[in-house]
Amino acid sequence: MTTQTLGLEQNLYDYLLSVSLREPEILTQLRQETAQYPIGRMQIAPEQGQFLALLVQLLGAKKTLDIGVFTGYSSLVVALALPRDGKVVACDVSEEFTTIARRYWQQAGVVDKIQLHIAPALETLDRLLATEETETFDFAFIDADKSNYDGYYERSLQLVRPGGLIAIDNVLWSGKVADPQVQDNRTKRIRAFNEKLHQDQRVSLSLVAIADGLTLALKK
Ligand SMILES: C[S@@+](CC[C@H](N)C(=O)[O-])C[C@H]1O[C@@H](n2cnc3c(N)ncnc32)[C@H](O)[C@@H]1O
Repeated sequence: MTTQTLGLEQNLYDYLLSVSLREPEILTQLRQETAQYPIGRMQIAPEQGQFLALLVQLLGAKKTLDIGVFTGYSSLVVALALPRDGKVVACDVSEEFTTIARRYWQQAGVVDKIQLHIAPALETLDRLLATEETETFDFAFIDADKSNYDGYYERSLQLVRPGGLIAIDNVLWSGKVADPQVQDNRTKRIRAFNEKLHQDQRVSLSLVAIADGLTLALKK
């Protein structure tokens, strides 16, 4: 079973998938392998991956950022949607997870499109900014540790071009953001982040209720 879109009844979710999901076999295999790990739920949902691919096509993107790789689904789905000369700069701290990712990228024939950086993502993004890659990216997907979301967002905003898109995952945080009883630090950080983006006039905004909540911020 896949991570279900928040608040959607199982039968409606199954229907949605049955009439819209066009998941390539390689992504299905990656999803099945990842589901065997206890933390497999960190993976994005397949319809969300397909949505990211559509956004990338819509933007005519060539150069993208993937912040939080895990076993490689988001990097792979985006790489498959990019043109031959497209590039994904992928950031993660885990050799273990990204070894699985690399195996699938290789099998899918897109490993040359994906440049993996094993380091804290803030450091990688700062290096990109220092090497004059400011406003050269078309798309960024933020899905790493929630404590650094604001830092990832601010750096991504500098790295994407005007008209470029930043997609931020897990902004509904399993519904905890809307429950006043929940006051742990991570939930409070996500609430503060959502409130900040609501007011941020540097971007056009939409919070899409897909999977665990996906905010789209289009740089003006
Ligand atoms: C939710 S998972 C990403 C899921 C992935 N987008 C996918 O499609 O399957 C979060 C990832 O962020 C990574 N991560 C955690 N802290 C990080 C940091 N400071 N810098 C870079 N990556 C980090 C974790 O190792 C983990 O693989």
